[in-house]
Amino acid sequence: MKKQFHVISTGKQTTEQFAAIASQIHLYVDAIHIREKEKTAKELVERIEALLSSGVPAEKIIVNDRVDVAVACGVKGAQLAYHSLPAKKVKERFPSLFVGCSVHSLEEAVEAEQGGADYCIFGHVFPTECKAGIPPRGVETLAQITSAVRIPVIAIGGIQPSHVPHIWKAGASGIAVMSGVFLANDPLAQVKSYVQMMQG
Ligand SMILES: Cc1nc(C(=O)O)sc1CCOP(=O)(O)O
Repeated sequence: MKKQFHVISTGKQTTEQFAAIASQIHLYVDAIHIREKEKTAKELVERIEALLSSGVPAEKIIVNDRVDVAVACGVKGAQLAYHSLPAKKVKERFPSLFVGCSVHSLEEAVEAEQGGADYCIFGHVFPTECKAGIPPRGVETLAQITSAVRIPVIAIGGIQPSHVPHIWKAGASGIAVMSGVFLANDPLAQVKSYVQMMQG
């Protein structure tokens, strides 16, 4: 299967800033995650509508945690954290919703697979501001996880284009990037650098 490229919002950009970047990059990525932990359901809907109006297809939008918002807006999926609804419950009710679980250990990855998750995101693989003070889990642990589960494992955390070959070597099915895209001076150019490395 083609390697997946997910990008994740920072939670710090305005809807206009985020939609402007998303409209430039969506053709080059497989999924755009809306991860805005401080926002209400209504604000999340507004954000999704802004993305849709700027040309991002619903099939590329994934909402972090809020299954209700994802279902109500008819977007592709939901990314579940440890505090979210369990994947099993979500898949039972909404079998066509694309469900990912954020995992941080082999046990959590196995649990995600057993719960029927479509994929998992494992991190953080490299040091990242987003998880300051917590040691990165590294590509070796990533490799252990990719060999233990059958669902696709997407790597996250501090990923730069130069890391991509190491991530593929560890058996990952994709990458998920936040600051490397949304905080870049030129997000489109940066997205193209990741894509080039992914194809390389
Ligand atoms: C949102 C997120 N989740 C992580 C995890 O380990 O579960 S790491 C992370 C942040 C990724 O941001 P960046 O690409 O800027 O390092």
